[in-house]
Amino acid sequence: MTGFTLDDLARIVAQRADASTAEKSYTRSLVEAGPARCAKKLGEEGVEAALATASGTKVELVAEAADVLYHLLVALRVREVDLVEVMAELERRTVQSGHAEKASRER
Ligand SMILES: N=c1c2ncn([C@@H]3O[C@H](COP(=O)(O)OP(=O)(O)OP(=O)(O)O)[C@@H](O)[C@H]3O)c2ncn1[C@@H]1O[C@H](COP(=O)(O)O)[C@@H](O)[C@H]1O
Repeated sequence: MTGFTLDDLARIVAQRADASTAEKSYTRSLVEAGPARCAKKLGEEGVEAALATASGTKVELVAEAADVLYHLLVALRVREVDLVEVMAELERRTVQSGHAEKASRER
């Protein structure tokens, strides 16, 4: 079990998005290219993950899912949306459906 979390990756994305121009950073190049470029990458990776879900191997799906999560975090960053806002929305839905207490009891 890895201790690496989406929060960890979001922090790295935020740091790299602000990297100096002298540093080579793929994240920075995407953010500099703007929301449309980030959206295109996110869309492409989403389609690739969907294809891997339908007919790829588990190894391919793991790689495509990682690409989707990374590019989603870059998209959130370029539109200045914090991951915590997304998690709060997910938590709100969980509470609404009555699953929150059950999940915390099972933890
Ligand atoms: N998860 C990733 C990640 N996934 C893919 N890539 C880079 O994405 C680039 C393009 O890969 P693609 O397969 O999308 O190829 P492509 O479609 O031809 O590329 P495009 O020109 O269309 O973007 C490669 O250079 C990869 O290195 C990534 N680059 C960075 N990260 C994460 O971001 C962190 C910071 O990276 P830097 O910003 O480069 O410091 C890293 O530590 C990783 O955690």
